[in-house]
Amino acid sequence: MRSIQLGDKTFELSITSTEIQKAIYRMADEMDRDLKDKNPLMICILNGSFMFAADVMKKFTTPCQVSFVKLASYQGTQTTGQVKELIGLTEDIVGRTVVLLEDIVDTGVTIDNLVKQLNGMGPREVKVATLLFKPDACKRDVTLDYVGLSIPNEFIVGYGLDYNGYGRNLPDIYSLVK
Ligand SMILES: O=P(O)(O)OC[C@H]1O[C@H](OP(=O)(O)OP(=O)(O)O)[C@H](O)[C@@H]1O
Ligand SMILES: Nc1nc2[nH]cnc2c(=O)[nH]1
Repeated sequence: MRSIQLGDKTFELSITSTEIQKAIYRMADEMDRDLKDKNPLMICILNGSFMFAADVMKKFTTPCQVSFVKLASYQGTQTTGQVKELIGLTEDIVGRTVVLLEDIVDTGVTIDNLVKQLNGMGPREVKVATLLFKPDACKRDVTLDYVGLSIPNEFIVGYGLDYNGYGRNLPDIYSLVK
């Protein structure tokens, strides 16, 4: 499908599932190399990263624990700029290597706040793995340890990313036609 309609918006194919899986293989290799013997706690940031987390975890061979937290800041296609509290973290992260699994770093506000919240809980280190990164949109000085693909500053859907809740189940990624 070259183009799709979600509600009032049209989106065109931007990144194929083959390209996504290739990037994920590379990220899992890099993470295996760095995290061996670190007993990492992998934290999937819901909702958007459910597909990325599932795919990257299937390729990651290092013994680890996987947990899920929630934190949402977007409505429609514009950021609200408001970052909500982290909910759902039940593990004690003191002294642990924590790896955040994000679908996208856009303005960087979400990940910057999350890293700060987690660093306040006494971990050994907090690393960030994001499938997608918009360098031209990022307003925060965040360290991204593993990046799948750098993309232009366009609103995208698919592979976990939504427009008003729709599009998350698409295996490919589509960008908004203006
Ligand atoms: O870098 P930023 O500009 O802060 O944007 C990135 C955040 O936006 C998306 O989440 P969203 O708030 O849309 O919630 P969702 O994961 O439930 O879709 C995405 O999953 C990131 O967490
Ligand atoms: N669906 C979607 N959510 C986002 N959250 C931050 N950036 C984006 C984006 O481009 N698309």
